[in-house]
Formats: sequence, C-alpha cells, structure tokens
Amino acid sequence: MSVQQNSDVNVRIARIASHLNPPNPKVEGDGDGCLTRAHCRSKGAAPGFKVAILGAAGGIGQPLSMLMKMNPLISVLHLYDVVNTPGVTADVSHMDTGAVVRGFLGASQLEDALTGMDLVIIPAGVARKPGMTRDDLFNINAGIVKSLSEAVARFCPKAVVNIISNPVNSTVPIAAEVFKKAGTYDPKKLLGVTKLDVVRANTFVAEVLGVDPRDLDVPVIGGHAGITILPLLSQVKPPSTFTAKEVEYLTDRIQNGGTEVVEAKAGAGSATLSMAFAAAKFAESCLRALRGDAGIIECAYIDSQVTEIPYFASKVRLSRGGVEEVLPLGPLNDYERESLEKAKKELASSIEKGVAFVRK
Ligand SMILES: NC(=O)c1ccc[n+]([C@@H]2O[C@H](COP(=O)([O-])OP(=O)(O)OC[C@H]3O[C@@H](n4cnc5c(N)ncnc54)[C@H](O)[C@@H]3O)[C@@H](O)[C@H]2O)c1
Ligand SMILES: O=C(O)C[C@H](O)C(=O)O
Repeated sequence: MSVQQNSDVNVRIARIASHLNPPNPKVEGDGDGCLTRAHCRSKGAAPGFKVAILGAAGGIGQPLSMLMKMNPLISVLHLYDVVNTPGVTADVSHMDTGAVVRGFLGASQLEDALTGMDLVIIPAGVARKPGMTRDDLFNINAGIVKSLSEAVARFCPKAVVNIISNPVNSTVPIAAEVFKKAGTYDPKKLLGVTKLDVVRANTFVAEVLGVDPRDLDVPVIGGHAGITILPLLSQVKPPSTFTAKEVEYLTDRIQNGGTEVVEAKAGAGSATLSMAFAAAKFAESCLRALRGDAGIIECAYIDSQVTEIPYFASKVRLSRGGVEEVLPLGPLNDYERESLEKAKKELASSIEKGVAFVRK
C-alpha cells in the first residue's frame, strides 16, 4: 500500500471512530432537532425532537432504540448506557431513516447525552428473574434511577421524562424527589410508563371477545405491580360485557402478565420486546403532544390527585406541557371499587419507600 493510500485509510478509520465516540454535540437552537445548522442543511434533516434513551444497550433499550430510530418525529436520538453503546449505536445508525444517532458510554458522557433533549426515556436497571417481585429490584434500581434523575435535573431539566425501570411504583416518586431537591420538578413532565399493562389488557380482552386488539381501549389504572394493576373492564370501549369468570381470568392475566413472561424466559430476563413496543407507542404520544397534536390520551403513572394516593396511574390528556389534564376515573363497579382499595394500600407503601430513599 502506498503512503497516500495508507493515509486515506487512516482518515476513513478516524471518521468511523469519531462517529462511535462522538465529540460533544453542539446543540444549537431549541426544538429544531439538529446538532448544528450545518448538519441540518447538509443532511436535509426535517425539524424534529431530540430523544435520549438511558439504558439503551439493554433488553428493552436495544429494540426501543430501533423503534425510535424509525419514528419520523425524532431528528436526534442519543443512546446512553454504561456498557455496549458503541455497538448498538453503530448498528442502529445504519438504518436509513431521518434520525441522527449518537452513542454515549459511561457517566463521563452523560452530560453530552442529555444536553438539549426534549424527551428522556429510562429503561436502565436490572430485570426480574423467576421467583422475584418487582420490589426485589428496588435495592439496585433505586440508586440507578436516582443518579440518572440527578443528571436529568442538571443537564435537561425541561425534558419530558418516561420512567420504565422497576419498581415503577417507587422509581417515579424517587425521580420526583430528586427533581424537587434540585428545584426543577414539573409534575406534568414526569410519567411512569404503564403502557404495557394497557397493551396486554387490549390483547387479552381481544382474545376473549374474538376481536382485533387494535379496535379496543381497556383502561388500566393504579400502578405497575401485582394487585396495583387494575384493569377497568367495565369501561372497555367499545362497551363489552364479561361473565364473572371472564373478569376473574382477565384481571389475573393482566396483573400477572409480567410474571408470565419472566417465567417463560426462565432466568433470561423479563418482557423486553412487548415493552419496547409499548414504550415506543407511549413516547410517540408524548412527542405528538409536544408537537401540539390535540386529544392525546394515555394511561400513565403520575403525581396525581385523582385519589388520595400521591402517585396514581390513570387516563391523562397530554399536551405541549406534558400532562394537561388527569381524567376522572369514571364509574367503577363493586369489584373494581374493592380492588382499588387494596391497590391503594400497596401503592401507598411503595411510594413511601421511594420517597424515603431520597429523603433519608
Ligand atoms: N415499566 C414496565 O412496564 C417495564 C416492563 C419491562 C421491564 N421493565 C423494567 O425495565 C428495566 C430494564 O429491563 P431490561 O430487560 O431492559 O434489563 P437489562 O438488564 O436487559 O437492561 C438494562 C440496561 O440498563 C443498563 N444500566 C444499568 N445501570 C445503568 C446506569 N446507571 N446508566 C445507564 N444504563 C444502565 C445496563 O447496562 C443494561 O444495558 C428493569 O428494571 C425492568 O424491570 C419495566
Ligand atoms: O414483570 C416484570 O418484571 C417486567 C415488567 O414490569 C412487566 O410488566 O413485564
């Protein structure tokens, strides 16, 4: 190889290396979704949102990164993890869609990963193995969510935040307490992702009714663990009736959908693909709301006054500012009212545990 050829090869290798370990992105403007104006012009990138996934190399993070790269509302996608982000970033970045993908590895790159982001999605943390409850993850995941929330408060305090890491019933209060301490808390912008419960409820109810799950809307309220997951089968749209046996079967299957997957995976983790699907749908709703689309309704676990419990999942209307309105729970039947009382007890103690973790 000639000296000239050798230097051409080196230049190309340097270019690839700088892509995997990018320099600090220079974010200009706000909300135009471009790293630099020059980048915007050179790529012809459409205006869009900047989204970061924290925990992007994990079981949920990888398929979620792929689905977000496919979302035309996103112009910049930042993938952050403590391991393996160069590989995931290189892989996802080859998809010929509009979003520019950048990878960030380890705490020293967290500032660059978060600066300028409109939406931050957090699936970082450990997952369940058979025999564990979600609360068994608290000891490890509480610290992870706390430190990532501290970084969000510092580097992108105005971003909408979607929390996936379990136990969601406690990790959302943890993030809220961190934001309160930092003076950046906006309860409208912190949302625990319970969309998988709705996705499962639509699927299982559709199987019983023999209809297409995409034509159904099953509200699921409460929280995201065991009996705190409360499907409102009396409010299914289009209106449907169920026998007592069907209500018992459906409630149990929806409440234990996560355990069904954990057991089937037999030690290899918990729901990742269906969760990535649910998280991508939920993020799409948040982004459409940020864009100004009207009538975006989702179930989410948020700071709420719809019951006397300080955090609660129920239907909310999203807008440019995040949660615009918490919709009323609507009429519950006797079975749902009783289940709600039990759910509230467990929720209250999970919330207290999360709050105490930050205040201690
Ligand atoms: N909300 C829900 O409905 C729902 C559904 C499924 C799973 N989950 C939860 O999501 C979490 C992730 O699940 P998974 O299957 O992707 O797990 P995983 O172990 O496959 O992936 C987790 C990723 O987080 C990364 N990580 C760990 N510490 C980090 C840190 N400080 N900063 C950034 N990244 C970090 C890991 O390196 C790993 O890549 C679990 O807590 C799980 O219980 C929630
Ligand atoms: O069940 C789990 O541990 C993961 C997740 O919360 C789920 O519902 O699938």
